[in-house]
Amino acid sequence: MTQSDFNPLRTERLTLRPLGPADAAELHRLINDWDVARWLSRVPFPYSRELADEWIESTHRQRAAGEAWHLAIVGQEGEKEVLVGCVGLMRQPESRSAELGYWVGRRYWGHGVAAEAAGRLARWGLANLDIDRIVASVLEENDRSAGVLRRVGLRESGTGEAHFLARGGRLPVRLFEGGREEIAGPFTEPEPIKPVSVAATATTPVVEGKPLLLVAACALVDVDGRVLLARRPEGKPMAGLWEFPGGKVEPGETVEEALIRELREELAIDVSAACLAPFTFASHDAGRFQLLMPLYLCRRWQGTLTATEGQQLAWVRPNKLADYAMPPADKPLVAMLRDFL
Ligand SMILES: Nc1nc2c([nH]c(=O)n2[C@H]2C[C@H](O)[C@@H](COP(=O)(O)OP(=O)(O)OP(=O)(O)O)O2)c(=O)[nH]1
Repeated sequence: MTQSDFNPLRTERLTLRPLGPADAAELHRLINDWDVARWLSRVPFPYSRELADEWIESTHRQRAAGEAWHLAIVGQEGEKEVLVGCVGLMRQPESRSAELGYWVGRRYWGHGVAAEAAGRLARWGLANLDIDRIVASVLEENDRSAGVLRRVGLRESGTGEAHFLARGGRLPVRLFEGGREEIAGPFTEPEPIKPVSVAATATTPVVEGKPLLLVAACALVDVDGRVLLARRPEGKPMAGLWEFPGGKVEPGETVEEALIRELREELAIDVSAACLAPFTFASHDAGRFQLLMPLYLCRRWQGTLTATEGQQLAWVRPNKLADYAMPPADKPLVAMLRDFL
């Protein structure tokens, strides 16, 4: 398998990309170091050169099977790209979580590389995999790694025991975990939002001192009675949660105009106002603002439905909607749709 089955993730200073056979020699040099291996549970010491080849090979299989994403952390030294360490996420499907692991070669310690790489992969995982939580564990006395996990947004949740190959036995570990909000950022908009004036009326709607955020949303229903959900992409508040297509009503727009615009922008479909049937609405206290979200039903549109922003889409049977993690405001809507459709 080639490296092209995964689009590299970038941070300010680093690239996270699949490991390739050409990384084996450097990976071996960096990890066959007692100061690195002794903190890692699944790494033997000494670490043979053949093991590096086998490990790299296995990372492709695990990724193809949707089990784990082990990536090279690549940095820049002048013009040259250098392997700095590895970072991985291993899915634990039964608990909708993934275990985060990483190591960094000794010569690259002390520059915040681990937190930068681990934070990026954790946020990617929450936005793209079927998980709601990231878990991790560190050897009891590994304060450096505990600090990395805290910087990523995980909190200490208990203690346990794990087998450490390089030490040849079970040792006490500190357990960490974090959810979408702690790791990917608060559910509310990051910046104070401008109050939305509904068609610029004389009074700016403010609910209990909070600005009102007016969002138009639509349940598109196909001929089989399935509803379209779209996944909020990495970088937006609540990344990884599934929602009804739509978006904020801009000043001067009617709710229908906003929805028609959003559906064209996000899904490349044309909908006429006559095909938008008002269904219900959500009114939700989202912390910094009060969300008011009219939800329309639409069964007719023109054009080939396309995820123009690269977002994941899913056609979902009404009785399966509850299997999708959605923003808190959507919960009552899901129940109503299930009863109605
Ligand atoms: N579209 C949509 N938004 C929802 C749903 N449930 C829910 O809480 N929201 C919230 C999330 C956001 O706070 C807000 C929508 O804002 P957004 O950021 O997606 O809107 P937008 O498309 O205008 O995005 P942008 O241009 O500002 O990036 O409404 C839903 O089912 N669909």
